[in-house]
Amino acid sequence: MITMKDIVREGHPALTKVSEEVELPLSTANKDLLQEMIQFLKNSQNEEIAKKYDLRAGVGLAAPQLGINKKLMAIYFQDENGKLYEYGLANPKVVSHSVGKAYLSGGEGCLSVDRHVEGYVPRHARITLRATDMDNNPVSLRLKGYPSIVFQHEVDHLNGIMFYDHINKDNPFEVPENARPIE
Ligand SMILES: Cc1nc(NNC(=O)[C@H](CC2CCCC2)CN(O)CO)c(F)c(N2CCN3CCOC[C@@H]3C2)n1
Ligand code: NI
Repeated sequence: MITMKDIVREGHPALTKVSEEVELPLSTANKDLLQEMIQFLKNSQNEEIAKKYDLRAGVGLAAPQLGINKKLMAIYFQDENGKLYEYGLANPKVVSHSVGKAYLSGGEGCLSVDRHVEGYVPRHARITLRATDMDNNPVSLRLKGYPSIVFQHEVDHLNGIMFYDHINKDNPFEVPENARPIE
């Protein structure tokens, strides 16, 4: 099972590399890896298991955070309406996005960053993301609000981008032009 010792921390070269696309159809190894990544997220959100294995809670995880520079990412959370987002995705790509921006009002963190970095992380408010799922089916997701932010954080990891790269150095809490806060 994946635990925190498997997650590389800032300074590790895997986090700032552009990862490679994976061959399709997904190999058994890559399918198993996506499954393990989803299981880590489920474990991290289970109070007992998280306590037992000292897991930090996560709603998304990208393969580079395991030192694996492949375009693989896992998502697991429920949105405010209780809709479940459970995905293991290969070669995700933001194919279109809104002009408008959005940001989490509480800022962002990262399982690969062992420090608090304050400030708003401006992202596209709405995106259309294309990828291949664990069953080798093409997926096209239109995302907004909290889900849109989570997916963008993970896709960034596959391109070697950390959340703090988006924070305004001079004024971390500057609200970007036509951006909306997401609670
Ligand atoms: C927002 C949030 N970020 C948590 N952690 N950070 C992460 O997931 C990092 C990725 C997120 C950081 C900002 C956007 C994406 C991991 N990253 O580094 C991967 O690249 C949470 F854990 C969390 N939630 C809310 C839902 N809750 C359900 C019940 O269980 C606890 C869980 C806590 N919300
Ligand atoms: Ni992260």
